[in-house]
Amino acid sequence: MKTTPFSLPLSSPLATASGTIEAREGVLVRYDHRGETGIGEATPLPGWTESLTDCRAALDTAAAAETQGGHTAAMLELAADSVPAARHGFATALLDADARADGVPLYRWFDADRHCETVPVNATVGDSDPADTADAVARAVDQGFDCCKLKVGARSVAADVERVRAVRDRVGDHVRLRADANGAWSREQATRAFDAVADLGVDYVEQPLAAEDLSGHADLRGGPVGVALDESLIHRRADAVLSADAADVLILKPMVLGGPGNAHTLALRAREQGIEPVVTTTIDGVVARLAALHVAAAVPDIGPCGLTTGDRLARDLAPDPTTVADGEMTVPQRDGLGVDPDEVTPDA
Ligand SMILES: O=C(O)CCC(=O)c1ccccc1C(=O)O
Ligand SMILES: [Mg+2]
Repeated sequence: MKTTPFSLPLSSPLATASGTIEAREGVLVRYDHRGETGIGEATPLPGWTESLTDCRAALDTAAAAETQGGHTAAMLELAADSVPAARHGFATALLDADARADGVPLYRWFDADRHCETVPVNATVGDSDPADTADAVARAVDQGFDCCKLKVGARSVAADVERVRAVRDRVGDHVRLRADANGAWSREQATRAFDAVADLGVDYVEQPLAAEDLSGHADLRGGPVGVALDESLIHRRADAVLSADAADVLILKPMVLGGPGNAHTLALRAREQGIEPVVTTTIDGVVARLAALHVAAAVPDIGPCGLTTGDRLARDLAPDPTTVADGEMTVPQRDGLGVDPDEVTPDA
């Protein structure tokens, strides 16, 4: 296992209720397995995953274990609840090599019967005043997006409702809207917000309440605005979330869940319970974005996913093989993730 640190500044930072994301630092993982070189990415986001220090330490421990006991020993050092980003890095490299060895794109390694050319995607719009928010959504619609996610919760409920109304007034009824409060609201604020946007066509709000408040989220369900849980899945709380009847939608971030395989499994479990999975990233480099894209591509009839954050990065780990048009992202059909190991340049 070879690990290389990297740092990716964002050219357009994302303002959210829990702070602005300005840069992403992580570790690129290379692993030779079954005659192929697999690539993985560990990009921790403190608050969501372990710290960068803990991520690097876990990968060092896993690399040492690997020299003795191979990939099984390495995986045993990488617990999804404590070092999910490190586990994601190694697990992705292993999956990339496996899919290459089997001669299939990664999504078909998850489901050999599937063929998927594109995955629907949403545009992601950060916090800003009503006019700028409406401008950003209008630009996305001009680019062909028909689903847009707005960050909310960084200002008062009344101010956020004004933003949503400004967007709806600007782009008309045909654009699907979602909001993401990143856990910023009290129960009282969330109830007010849900009532106020009920006639503005908001499909769902991500994480209106704190991560732990599953019963509060359950109580918010049942109206025209759905409840999506994201932060509630941190630290492997999927079982609690699924049994609490607290969500219409689950937001699945492979980096937070300990790898693409865990995210895929949880997507299928959610579906079985009538909960819609949506795959997104923590604003990652191209390797992890591709891993998330393949997870989404492996799930039949998946709705728009939050995968179009690549253009926020000032530089990337490798050329991005995907294109986005008419709200759909192309899925690479090459073996594995679709990134050429020779073209990966972490440029730390
Ligand atoms: O889902 C999207 O559209 C983009 C990803 C996103 O919003 C995000 C990015 C980094 C960290 C947290 C989140 C989030 O969904 O809360
Ligand atoms: Mg979210």
